[in-house]
Amino acid sequence: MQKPPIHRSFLNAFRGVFLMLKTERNFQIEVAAFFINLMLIFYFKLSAVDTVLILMASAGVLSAEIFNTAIERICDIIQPDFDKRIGFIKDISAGAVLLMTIASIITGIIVYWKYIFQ
Ligand SMILES: Nc1ncnc2c1ncn2[C@@H]1O[C@H](COP(=O)(O)OP(=O)(O)OP(=O)(O)O)[C@@H](O)[C@H]1O
Repeated sequence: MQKPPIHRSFLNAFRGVFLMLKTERNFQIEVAAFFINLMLIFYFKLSAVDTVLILMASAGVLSAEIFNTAIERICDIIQPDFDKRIGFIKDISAGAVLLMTIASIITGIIVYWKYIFQ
């Protein structure tokens, strides 16, 4: 199969992010949190290292959510009925998002603490 041109691959990837925004409530909330973080980065004039930490933490949550949704959708296609094995796969996939979210909240507390209280 012929590979699509590079700009087409980028467009497909952006469409993927747009589809997530359109269909996934958790992703919408996480994108809102990402924009709040962008505003806080400018408001508190975060250092370059702190900015990268916050951006990486936010991007980590968004990426984990996209992979989680992809896994859920594949599960729903291959097994629409109740299946304990599907429940296990979906639970551990959601667990990855949870861990990344907890890590990013801790990162946010540690980073913003310096700017708010010092
Ligand atoms: N086919 C299934 N068989 C067994 N358990 C399932 C099945 N589908 C869903 N579950 C259980 O329900 C939970 C939620 O699954 P669902 O596909 O509804 O995800 P969701 O509510 O969209 O989750 P998220 O908030 O992470 O997007 C799963 O983590 C799993 O425990």
